[in-house]
Amino acid sequence: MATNMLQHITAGNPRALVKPVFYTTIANLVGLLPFVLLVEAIRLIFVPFVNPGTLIDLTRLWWGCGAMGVAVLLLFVAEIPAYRTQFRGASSAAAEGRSRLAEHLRKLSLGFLNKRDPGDLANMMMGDYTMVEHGISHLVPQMFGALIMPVLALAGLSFLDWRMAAALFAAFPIAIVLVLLTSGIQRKLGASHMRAKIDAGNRLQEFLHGIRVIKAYNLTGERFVRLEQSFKQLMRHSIRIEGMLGPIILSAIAFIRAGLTLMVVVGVNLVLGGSLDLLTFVTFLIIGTRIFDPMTTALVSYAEFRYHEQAGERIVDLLKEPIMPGEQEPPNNSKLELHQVTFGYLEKAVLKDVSISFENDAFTALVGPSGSGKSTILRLLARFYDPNEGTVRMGGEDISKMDPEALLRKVSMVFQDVYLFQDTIANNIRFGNIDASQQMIEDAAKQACCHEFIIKLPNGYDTLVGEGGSTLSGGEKQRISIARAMLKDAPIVMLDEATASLDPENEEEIQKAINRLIRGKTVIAIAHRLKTIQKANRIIVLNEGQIVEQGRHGELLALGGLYARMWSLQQETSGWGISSKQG
Ligand SMILES: Nc1ncnc2c1ncn2[C@@H]1O[C@H](COP(=O)(O)OP(=O)(O)OP(=O)(O)O)[C@@H](O)[C@H]1O
Repeated sequence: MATNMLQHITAGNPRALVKPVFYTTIANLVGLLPFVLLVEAIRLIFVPFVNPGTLIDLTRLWWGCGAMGVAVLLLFVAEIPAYRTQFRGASSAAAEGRSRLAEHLRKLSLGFLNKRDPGDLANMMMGDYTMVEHGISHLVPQMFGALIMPVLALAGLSFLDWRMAAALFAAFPIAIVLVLLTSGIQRKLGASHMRAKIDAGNRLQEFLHGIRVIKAYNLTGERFVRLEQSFKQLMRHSIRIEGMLGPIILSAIAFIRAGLTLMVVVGVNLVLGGSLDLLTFVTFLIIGTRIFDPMTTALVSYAEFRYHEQAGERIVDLLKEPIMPGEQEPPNNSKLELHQVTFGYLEKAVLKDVSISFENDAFTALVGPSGSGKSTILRLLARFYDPNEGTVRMGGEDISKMDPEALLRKVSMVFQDVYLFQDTIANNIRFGNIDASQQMIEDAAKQACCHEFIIKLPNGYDTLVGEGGSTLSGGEKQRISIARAMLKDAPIVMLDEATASLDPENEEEIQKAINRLIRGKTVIAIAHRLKTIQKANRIIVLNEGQIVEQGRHGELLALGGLYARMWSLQQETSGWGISSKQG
């Protein structure tokens, strides 16, 4: 159980505790020296009062004072590595842990990630790791350190007088049992507090992401109320957790104090009865009052520890989530196939027993009504998901046995919804090939028809792009993503409605860029506007997750089926426009 607790509080990296705990323990042991010397000094001063006629041993007292000075210096020296390892160790463990978690998230299937709230994951990455950091830097070393003094004091004092030692520590086990017994309540409260925190984080993220829609539709009141409610809920949980834990900790502290009182009562009785000398009684009084603080610290740290442990446990659980399996390198032949594939994101099947083979170096287009499963096919081919039934194959081999990252190296994707990172334009293009030189980046940009607009920007290729590419137009972002794909130069290109929703000028530029990108590649393209795929080698028509027609443009028109209907509908609507003339 203790191993589990240490695993959790460190988010699966208990080795991060070794140095902080070791050096803090050393510092705490050195910290006992001035205290021991103080006890000795007081005993020396009290000798004439206990044994009338004897003098204070001044030489010993002066030596003691000198030793105390040295001990204070030693303590300072011992605290330096303790301090350094606590903070450095915790910060680097959190930084490494965050990277490890990010790497793990990247390797998880999209199916798993879709089920998790992005706010929950963001909170885990930042908030939970901050708690883990605090656990490593403060809570665990503090708890260990704080326990040293009472444990050593118990051993030393029992040697001096076991009756007094028993009285002093009698209530300590009760305090510990109280804290341990209530740890179940602490866990429950901690979990609901955590949920409220995640919910507030999600609401805040939703509010910030949707701020344009909120302004445009004047939803300020309604959305703000949701946000406000989640903050209030969090406040209620915070008050509840403090309200419940406070009395428990205070009661535990009261028990420790009671031990001190009991010791005084027992001591007075023993002194009056003549079975305890005054010097020993004074020693107990000094030590008794000094160990009260560390014992309290250890208890408070433990209660806090239990709360922070839950944050680490959430991370450990997520790290246990299995990543997409597969280690095989993809074959040289990159011909893709869906073989009797059935797939659904949830229970309902989105693709039903679909078989398609995508010929090498051919242009295959996927068309069909909205929701017919076109994008799902691309996601399965890129192995964002594995099918429920059937296989997806590359070069005749099952891709579920292949390393997902190696597989993706063979694929360039251009989506309609382009995401650019908050970085320079050059670096955004460089994602296609991180080793690319500036010249290669510019060549790719020229090919993708975006060099001209980039050099007109204030800092050219070094211009920073806002998060998600918010400082660029849709067409500009699209061309940058094509330059990225160009630089990657993968044998398979997947296009998802790359030219939809663009103005004619942008569309022409992008079409030009795409034509260069797909030259000599295996292309799989989704298109809503059928005129862009008239020259495709094969057009697959999907409806409700099944292939209903396939062939070349002319063949499909001749069939007079779904494709022909979609075509004539688009021919009719292509002349539509918004007119300002009234009936
Ligand atoms: N992540 C998801 N979770 C659950 N259902 C999903 C998810 N993505 C898509 N779907 C559902 O799967 C079905 C097929 O979606 P898909 O995106 O493949 O269709 P599409 O043909 O590409 O549609 P469109 O042309 O509108 O983009 C739809 O009913 C959609 O609601």
